[in-house]
Amino acid sequence: MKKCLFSRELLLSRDSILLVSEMIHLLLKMSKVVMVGDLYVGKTSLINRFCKNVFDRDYKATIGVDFEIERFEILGIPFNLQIWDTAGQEKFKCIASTYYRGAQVIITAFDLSDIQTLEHTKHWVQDALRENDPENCSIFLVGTKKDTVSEAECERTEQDAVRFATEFNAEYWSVSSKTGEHVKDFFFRVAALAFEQSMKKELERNRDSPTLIGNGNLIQLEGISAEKKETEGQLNTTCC
Ligand SMILES: Nc1nc2c(ncn2[C@@H]2O[C@H](COP(=O)(O)OP(=O)(O)OP(=O)(O)O)[C@@H](O)[C@H]2O)c(=O)[nH]1
Ligand SMILES: [Mg+2]
Repeated sequence: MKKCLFSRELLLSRDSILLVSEMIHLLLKMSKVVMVGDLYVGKTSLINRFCKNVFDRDYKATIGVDFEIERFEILGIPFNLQIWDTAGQEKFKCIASTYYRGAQVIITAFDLSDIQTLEHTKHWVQDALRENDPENCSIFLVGTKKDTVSEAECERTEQDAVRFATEFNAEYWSVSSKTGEHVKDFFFRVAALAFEQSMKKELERNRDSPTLIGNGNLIQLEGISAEKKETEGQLNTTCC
């Protein structure tokens, strides 16, 4: 009978877990997304709204890290996002930061009704980039709890947010996990960008090894680029 062993039973080191995780990502066409930001800004709520379509008014602090895997189909190709939810509380930061490595996407969240949390995003991005190659990471800045601010307040804060986003080369979004506003569109955009990035990487890897042509991978990829030209930037992203 097949037996599944988990890291706890194997007593694997953190480095081995991360290495195995990176290998799984390559095999399953999976990108790692890490969500960072101050405590209480709504990171867990955003992930739960997208992955489970639920919203909880009660605050339950994330302890360390947690993750969800979300499956997508982009241009007919299965693609997965492994979304890591990290704790914003200072006392858990040390544990959470050990899971930053290997991220293709960094999402830094702030509360639209609390300008200080926007100012802290810079440090969160710096910390996350320290563990990754900035060249290979897409960054998103997300203003949360859009339902709690007036349109005028939102616009004012967004002017600062866009300035921050430009500074660390991020794409800016505002969302509400309570109402669901922009949540799906935001994660579909994350998936589309991560997909594009991973396809580019795969093409680069295969370019230098022509013997790989015919293993299925490259043939599939050539199909994608042809289709992509037709859709002209409109990635047909569907979530399963
Ligand atoms: N009104 C409103 N409340 C929200 C929204 N998103 C989150 N909240 C509330 O804000 C509080 C904090 O949300 P969490 O998602 O737990 O925050 P977090 O960033 O994961 O916090 P840590 O795990 O401690 O880092 C909870 O009480 C949520 O219900 C939103 O879009 N609108
Ligand atoms: Mg949380």
